[in-house]
Amino acid sequence: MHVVELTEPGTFEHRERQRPAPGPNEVLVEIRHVGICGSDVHYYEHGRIGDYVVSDPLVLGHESAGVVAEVGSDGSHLEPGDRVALEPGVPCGECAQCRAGTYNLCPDVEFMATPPDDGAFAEYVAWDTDFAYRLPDGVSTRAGALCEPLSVALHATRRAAIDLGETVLVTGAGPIGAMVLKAARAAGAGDIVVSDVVPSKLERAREMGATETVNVSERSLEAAIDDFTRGDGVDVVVEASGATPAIAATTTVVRRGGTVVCIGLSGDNEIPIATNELVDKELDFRGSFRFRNTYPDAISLLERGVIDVEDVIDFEMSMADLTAAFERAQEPDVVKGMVAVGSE
Ligand SMILES: NC(=O)c1ccc[n+]([C@@H]2O[C@H](COP(=O)([O-])OP(=O)(O)OC[C@H]3O[C@@H](n4cnc5c(N)ncnc54)[C@H](O)[C@@H]3O)[C@@H](O)[C@H]2O)c1
Ligand SMILES: C[C@@H](O)[C@H](N)C(=O)O
Repeated sequence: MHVVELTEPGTFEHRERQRPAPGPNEVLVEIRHVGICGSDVHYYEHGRIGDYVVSDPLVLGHESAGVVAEVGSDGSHLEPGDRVALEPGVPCGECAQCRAGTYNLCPDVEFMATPPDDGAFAEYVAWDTDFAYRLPDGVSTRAGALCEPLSVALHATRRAAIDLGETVLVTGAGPIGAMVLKAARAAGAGDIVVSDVVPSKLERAREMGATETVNVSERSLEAAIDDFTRGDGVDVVVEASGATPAIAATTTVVRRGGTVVCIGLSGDNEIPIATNELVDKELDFRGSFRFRNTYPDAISLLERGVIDVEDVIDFEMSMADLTAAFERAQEPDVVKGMVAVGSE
């Protein structure tokens, strides 16, 4: 089968590999669509993310969907021909976190496209049947692939426990911020303010349902939120930029008794946070890491048309043009690039 390997930073090589046979509890999936995530681009550019270093050729891509080609010997809830979205992290199932149900925190998770585990820029992937979810007729594999970033947003929205009518600030209008905006809207948020530094992304956020946008390269976030909420602060902040100033501002722009959920990962591991504000305002300040038990809900939201992900996608290119797709994905206006591995 055909795969694309990242062999060194900035270099993809198209190679042939043995088509995998599904293990007893696996399905073999013919991949159709894979979204390009910021972490794929980071590995492509730098060959590492923190301690995760690409030392052997690595297949990138963890936002994937395709068609079941074969079922392993133990059988499956799926049949050949079923279209599926693949949840990219398969946890060990045995550790304390897995037993507690917080399987997104499993220290031994195998996560696609994270060294040493290969991802989905490949014709076929053999994957645990429990982490392959059937897509209904109305949901394409192109949309199904985006169950992954949508899942990041659904998990963060749950961590934020957004209540009906609450005012939410989403910092960052990249793919994760856009998905959070959609998830917060679906969760019944009232006003949703989105901040970014790229005007076209803020325009897109308005088209996707943001009530107000703030270009923080022109105006301070603190002043804008102060004006918008008449000094009260927002009920909930979901930080989805990873930008140090945005993270540092979260405790100031949230109201007393409000909630901050951080998704974004900063290049600075340590950021000054006004800890007295945490206490004095009695804030809930929480992290949100990947997702758990979100795929069925993501698929249901797509099927019922509650959330549309098509408007997040800027372009679709074929896997034959993966280098060009990764170069284009880095343009500042681009929110999401999609790669077609086969045709639906
Ligand atoms: N916690 C998790 O499980 C998880 C999962 C996926 C991504 N992430 C992280 O979430 C963040 C967002 O992911 P993404 O793929 O959307 O990234 P992205 O880089 O595509 O988007 C970030 C956006 O933030 C904007 N931005 C830059 N400075 C800003 C500022 N000061 N205020 C507001 N916006 C600003 C950028 O212009 C960009 O549009 C990244 O840090 C990523 O590493 C975390
Ligand atoms: C969750 C996923 O999208 C993220 N890029 C990660 O590797 O954790």
